[in-house]
Amino acid sequence: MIYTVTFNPSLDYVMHVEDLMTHSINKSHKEEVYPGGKGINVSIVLHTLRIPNKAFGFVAGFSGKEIERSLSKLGVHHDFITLDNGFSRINVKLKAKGETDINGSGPQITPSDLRELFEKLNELKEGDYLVLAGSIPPNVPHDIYQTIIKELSSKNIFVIVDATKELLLNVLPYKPFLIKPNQEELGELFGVTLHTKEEVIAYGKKLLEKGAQNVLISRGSEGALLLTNDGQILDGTIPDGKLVSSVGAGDSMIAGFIAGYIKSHSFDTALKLSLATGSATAYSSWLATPDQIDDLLL
Ligand SMILES: Nc1ncnc2c1ncn2[C@@H]1O[C@H](COP(=O)(O)OP(=O)(O)O)[C@@H](O)[C@H]1O
Ligand SMILES: O=P(O)(O)OC[C@H]1O[C@](O)(COP(=O)(O)O)[C@@H](O)[C@@H]1O
Repeated sequence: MIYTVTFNPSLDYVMHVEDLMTHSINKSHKEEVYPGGKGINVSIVLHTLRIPNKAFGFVAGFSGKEIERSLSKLGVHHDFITLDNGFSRINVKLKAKGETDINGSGPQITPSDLRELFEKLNELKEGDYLVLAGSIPPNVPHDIYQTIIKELSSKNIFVIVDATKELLLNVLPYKPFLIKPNQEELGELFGVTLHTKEEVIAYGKKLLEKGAQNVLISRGSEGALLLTNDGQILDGTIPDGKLVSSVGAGDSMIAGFIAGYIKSHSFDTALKLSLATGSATAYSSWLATPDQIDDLLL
């Protein structure tokens, strides 16, 4: 079974504007609302790929209710903890000539809410996959992902982490099965800006040295590099298509990777499905559909 945890779910409010101008009133000509947050997107795309999974996390207020309602409508299995105060984020995604995101900080999670999550995580069994993905609200300790992995360490679980900065660095000594920084986030971890593939590989190797078992570095339209614990460096390119919206492309990539790996236990197959799934999302207005993924599989 696969479980995802989203500490900071969102409603993604997508607005389409011709020319985005600051210090001015912009008019949108099309609006869409989708459930979002990294673990939730992974769950939705796993569901699309017919991989059974359950989404854990925290929701609050009217937006939290809408997130739950829309996931139930899609048939995505979820078991969220409802927070007493505040409301789940509404993240604004502005589509103009480029893409501009404004992501909220999220509602307060109390120590007793956290304990509830740990109780739910007791459900995990040996051989399960656990995806810890996305940012955490400001009052949650920055070692929370690490605490979760430590708590489950006796269970032999495949842990996948998609996070930035210390939230990610803190988990590396606990040997997560997979981490997925994008190229910019990889550079940020070491205070550098990465330009070439060689530089990306060199810094990716540093994450293997720090403990990650496998490192998938997504590179937007440049595809992705996978560095594995058995010394492989796989370079994946993207299928052709036209970018519509890259929101959720990284999360889709993780779902595709897990689905591919579970079915084949081959890193090569997992990388191919992850790229097709990531790009299928980038080439559509929301997350990838099964037909779009099939069409893009090289
Ligand atoms: N402009 C794009 N064109 C085609 N595929 C894309 C594009 N942007 C993202 N993707 C696909 O989604 C994956 C993840 O994208 P990326 O932007 O690197 O991740 P994140 O969303 O985590 O920042 C890429 O490896 C690729 O497969
Ligand atoms: O948890 P974070 O890092 O604040 O990001 C949340 C945002 O990321 C998304 O999950 C999309 O992520 P990706 O584009 O990286 O796949 C949105 O649905 C959500 O608004």
